[in-house]
Amino acid sequence: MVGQDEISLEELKRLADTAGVKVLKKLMQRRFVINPAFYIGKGKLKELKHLVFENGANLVIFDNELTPAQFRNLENFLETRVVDRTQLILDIFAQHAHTRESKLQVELAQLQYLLPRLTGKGEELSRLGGGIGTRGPGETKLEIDRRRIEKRIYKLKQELKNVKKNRQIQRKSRKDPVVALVGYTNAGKSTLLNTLTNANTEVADKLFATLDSTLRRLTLPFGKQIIISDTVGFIKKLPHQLVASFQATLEEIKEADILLHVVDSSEPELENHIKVVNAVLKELGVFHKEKIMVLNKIDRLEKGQLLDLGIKYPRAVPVSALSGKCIDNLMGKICEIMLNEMTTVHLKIPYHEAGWINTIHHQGLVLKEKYVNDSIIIKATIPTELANRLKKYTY
Ligand SMILES: Nc1nc2c(ncn2[C@@H]2O[C@H](COP(=O)(O)OP(=O)(O)OP(=O)(O)O)[C@@H](O)[C@H]2O)c(=O)[nH]1
Ligand SMILES: [Mg+2]
Repeated sequence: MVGQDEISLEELKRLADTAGVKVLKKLMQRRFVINPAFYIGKGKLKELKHLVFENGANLVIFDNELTPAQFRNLENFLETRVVDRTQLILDIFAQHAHTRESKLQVELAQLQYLLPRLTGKGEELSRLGGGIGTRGPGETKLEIDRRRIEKRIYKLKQELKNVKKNRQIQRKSRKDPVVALVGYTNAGKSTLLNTLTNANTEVADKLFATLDSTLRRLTLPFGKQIIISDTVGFIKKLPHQLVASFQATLEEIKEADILLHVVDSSEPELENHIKVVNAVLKELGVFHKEKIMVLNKIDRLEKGQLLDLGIKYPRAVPVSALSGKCIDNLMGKICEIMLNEMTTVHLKIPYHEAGWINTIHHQGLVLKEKYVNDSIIIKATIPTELANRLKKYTY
């Protein structure tokens, strides 16, 4: 049986591939006690040095976080650059950050990773020269001393606060319900968005292809408009600086009415991936939201595997975002939830209260509308909460 460490190391390899690093060799050590100076034991260290030399490697990536002293000692001994998993993920984020917002968020995450690791003289920053684990967000050069970093962090937080405020304003003017796609990186969220809405968001067989949230409108079969949002994926051992820095992006998830939890059903690690996603949703305080689990990539499964998954996750909706198979079932499930929270009403609204008509059009589905002498008579399916507020106009 493959252990969790091997799986984690395999994922690290995928992260390295995504970052454009060619992996030459993998090495693993099981130790109960961490060597404070080098993380790994002396014998393993010699083996590693030999591997580096033999293969002409110029980078060593550790799957765990390292202390500044461990970095220094390892680099001196191995005579090559050393980065850890968090730095690698931050590097991929820096490569994939295209908008101003995600660039700000990545820079904030990088600086927050760095700050507690400064040893005082700023020598750790000599590591920031470009290349894996050290890539700046592109827009601004990373600053050189602690005070300047602290100032920059403050400024980035201010700028992100403005971004967040703007988003909130935009969100308020958006009346349609929002369905947010969430899930492990590479589960197929962007593919599903494209299939549901005929959009062309970037899809790639690499980790963290999507960093920014994308919003697309979708008209449900019964006429109601909703918004689907696609955003950054999650991963095991997600550096918590990243979750904290990506608050503005993750707001979309917090504000959503329904979450579509997209799972790669062909992934042997699917159970663990589901656990990781649920843990992040809890951290974001959105676990309680209405959720639909989408078992994606069923085109890759044998019939028996699909049946087993159906037994394990009876409420989940199996689909293939790529081929479009069973997408109608998913659409049906979304409609069902939307309609459950809606009520059909027959109202008579006086002209001087006509503002409500706009709200009804925005939030509901108008079935009949008639203008009479002093009022508007309207029959519509609207959110139950709105129906309660309009009770006094019942016709
Ligand atoms: N076979 C198969 N492949 C799929 C399906 N859905 C997505 N993929 C592939 O899975 C890979 C990842 O898809 P994306 O849509 O980019 O995944 P994502 O969840 O948005 O990933 P990140 O943005 O990186 O978090 C791509 O190579 C897709 O073509 C599916 O239903 N079947
Ligand atoms: Mg994506």
